[in-house]
Amino acid sequence: MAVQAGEDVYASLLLTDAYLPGALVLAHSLRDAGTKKKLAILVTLDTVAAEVITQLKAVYDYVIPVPRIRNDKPANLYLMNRPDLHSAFTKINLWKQTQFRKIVYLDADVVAYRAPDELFDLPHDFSAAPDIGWPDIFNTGVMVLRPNMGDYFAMMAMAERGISFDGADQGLLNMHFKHTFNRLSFTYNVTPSAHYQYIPAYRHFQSSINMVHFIGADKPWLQGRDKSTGSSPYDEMVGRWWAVYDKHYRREVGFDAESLTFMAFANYRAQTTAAQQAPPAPELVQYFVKGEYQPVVQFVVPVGEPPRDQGGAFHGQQYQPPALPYSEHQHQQPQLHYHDHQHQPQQHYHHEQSENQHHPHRDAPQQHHYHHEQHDQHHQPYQPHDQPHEYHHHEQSHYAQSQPGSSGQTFKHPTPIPSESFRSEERTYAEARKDQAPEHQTWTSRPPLPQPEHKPEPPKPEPAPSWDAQRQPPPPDSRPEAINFPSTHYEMSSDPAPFVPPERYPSPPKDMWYEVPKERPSQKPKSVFPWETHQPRPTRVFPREEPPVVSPMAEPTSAPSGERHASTDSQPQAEPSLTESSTAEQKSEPQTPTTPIVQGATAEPWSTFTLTNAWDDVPEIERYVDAIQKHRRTRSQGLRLGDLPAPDGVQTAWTRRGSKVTDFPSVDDRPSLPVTPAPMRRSKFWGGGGPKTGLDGEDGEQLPAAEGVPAQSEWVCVHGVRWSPADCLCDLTNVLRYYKDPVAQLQKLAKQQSEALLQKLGGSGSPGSEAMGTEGREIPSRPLPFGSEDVKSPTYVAQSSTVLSPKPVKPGSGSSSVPERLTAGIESAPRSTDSPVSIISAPSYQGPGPSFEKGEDIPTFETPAGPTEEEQDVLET
Ligand SMILES: O=c1ccn([C@@H]2O[C@H](COP(=O)(O)OP(=O)(O)O[C@H]3O[C@H](CO)[C@@H](O)[C@H](O)[C@H]3O)[C@@H](O)[C@H]2O)c(=O)[nH]1
Ligand SMILES: [Mn+2]
Repeated sequence: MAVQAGEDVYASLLLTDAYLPGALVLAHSLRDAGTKKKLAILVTLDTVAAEVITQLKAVYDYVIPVPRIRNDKPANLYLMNRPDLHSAFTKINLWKQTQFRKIVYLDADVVAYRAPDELFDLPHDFSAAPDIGWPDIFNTGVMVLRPNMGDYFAMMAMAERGISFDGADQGLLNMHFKHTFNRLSFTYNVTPSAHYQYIPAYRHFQSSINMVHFIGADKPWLQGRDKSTGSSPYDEMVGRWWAVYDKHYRREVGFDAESLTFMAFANYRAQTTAAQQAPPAPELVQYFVKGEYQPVVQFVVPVGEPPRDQGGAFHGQQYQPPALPYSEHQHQQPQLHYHDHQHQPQQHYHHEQSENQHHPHRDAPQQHHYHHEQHDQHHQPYQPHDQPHEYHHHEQSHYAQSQPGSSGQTFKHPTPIPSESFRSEERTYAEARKDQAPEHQTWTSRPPLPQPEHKPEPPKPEPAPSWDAQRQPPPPDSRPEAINFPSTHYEMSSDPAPFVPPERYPSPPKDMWYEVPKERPSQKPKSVFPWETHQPRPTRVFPREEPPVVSPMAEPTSAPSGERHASTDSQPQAEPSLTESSTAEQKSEPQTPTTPIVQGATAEPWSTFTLTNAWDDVPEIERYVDAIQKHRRTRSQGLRLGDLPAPDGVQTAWTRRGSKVTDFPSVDDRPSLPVTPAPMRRSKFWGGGGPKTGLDGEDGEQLPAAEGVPAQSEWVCVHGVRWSPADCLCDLTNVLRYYKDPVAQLQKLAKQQSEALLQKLGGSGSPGSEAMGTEGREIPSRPLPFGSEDVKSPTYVAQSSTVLSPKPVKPGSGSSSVPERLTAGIESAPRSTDSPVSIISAPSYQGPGPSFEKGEDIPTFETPAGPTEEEQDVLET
């Protein structure tokens, strides 16, 4: 039957004999449901027995040989434990069947509850239903597709490279049609499992099921009919498959009255109603169905002399089925053999019982043979798998048995394959027949075998030469351009000889380093870059000598004291980025430990800067700033214990510093943070049984306190940190932050302070003490203590360390103080010999570090507390 152009077909696929029952039941289920469409099945001739194909032809309209497409990289198949699906890529051949308009493809393990002919009316080129394993993708057991060579070539290219996430067609097709598939209702591809759980859904949608697909390795025909007899959804669906099977292939026991012989009714039917069919169809099908093939009954069927002139008749044939289904035994080749028999024509079709035939799938019957009485001279053993050239011999047999006149059946010739090449496995039956040996053609005197009316030209997938690649997309059916790229294939070495390394490898070359010249090259190296030769002359001039350091702001009365002068020369330069203006006082400011220490000569550039601001000449501003500074200093000066009594010079030196906001506040001017005082001697730690340290006096005496540092008794402990009274008052911000009642606390501290002062000074009313007293009285009336907000030292910005530095030690204080010792190591600037005292460049900090933000409520000055007395006890025991 010729294919009409643009025809619609249901198509299935048979790769192995073992799926024959599935393929047949599928076709019957569609037919029984009354489909109006034709049925086709793709077969791979190298792996499907001729007898099996004969059975297919009895039910399918078109049996279409296709080349088997194997996955040469089947590793992913093992991920789903289905190595038997190594040739599932063969499905891609569906897209090559361009003789059909649309194909509804169905796996051989599908059974139709009704004929879904409406699927052919879908406008989409590709439709499929969700897969239960991963519902975002589709299952490839039911697909509606429009054949076209574009998809075919694209997927062939993938198949050749083994591109498929599951190693089979489903992985490949989902990767190819990733975003373009039209999703079908699950009712078209219901995939039951023995563990099906969603029974309410099944009950609800049960009546709308169109087709059921038995995915997985356990097909209904491999399980046997007894496996699923329950009432679960799965059993119900498997039961539907068996219902179709039974309707068409169930082995019935009949009684032949004529011969008075019991026989399998199917065999009886085979001999009586389709006597010319060979081999007996149902039996072949039963052979592949577990529990159905039981040729234990020997029977004799008197069928009389076959009509010799029909040639296809047979007598006494014994079917030797394939030994094992491929799905279970991959490496087993089917063992279909025609045996030459020099024998008398047998009058009886008989079964010989073999000893071990109870399990048709596992126990291959050994004694059954086909007896072809007419073929005695020219039969060759048939090995359908590895000798495909022999198969036409069998075709002869099939044709003979199925041609009109012998069985009454209409011969269904296969659809010619539109293929470019004529590989043997792609040949159609007609082509195969043409190649038959002459003796085969003389084999019978039967009418000539039907030939296809015409052999259509294979479609030309090559792009039309008129294709303008610059303006048009490539023709949809064109081959991928890279399809013929040469590909290099590297084989794994199969050399079993173990690797023997050479005796020794060559030593690496020596002296492979750059030898630094011992002597400095006398000549200047040659210029490399253009700017080295064309160097422009510098236009900026820097003064060679340091001009006398005179603060333009300093008024005659506020000339820096001798100490400050001395420090100017010897102190390291402040980091230039800190502030643009620099005064003598500023230069004498203590450096932070992190500031690079710069020699005095580098002070030169600073003197060239203008040290005034534009508004310096505005008297109002000047006056205002002066007032503020004066007030502030008065307040803080009075609180410095070490400076007291403050010399007038120091006091007046601060009356005028200029109103520049970047002015660096002096030690006196800025609040200080509390520091840990000189280490307190603990009797148990420094003396006692412990080892003597260098800090210990000979007799274990406590070290003398540094001059200017308040006595230990004067320190207060705040949150585990010891504060000197001055610290408490100077750093009002911190006081505010850490006291619940800051005002009361400040008063208390001020009182302590004044008492301490009076004690030290013998009660004399110095200006400092007076100022302190004033301060103490003033504080409560202020909502926020003055100086706690607007004082911001430039060093605050420059802080890069959160480590609290020791509190500055005033000039003139004892050189044995711990802070001085600590900083002395950093102090590398040479000191002028005429400096009266060594000025310790003690840094000062306004905040915990660069991250410090005013108002930030973080504990910024917790210092690691030493071990408590109890802890110390524990440590020492
Ligand atoms: O030995 C075999 C194996 C497969 N087939 C054919 O190939 C189809 C696919 O194999 P099947 O065993 O049905 O696979 P499933 O268990 O259904 O597994 C899933 O995964 C397969 C590989 O991706 C897809 O082909 C199926 O559509 C999908 O349901 C079968 O229906 C047959 O038509 C044979 O003829 N012989
Ligand atoms: Mn399937």
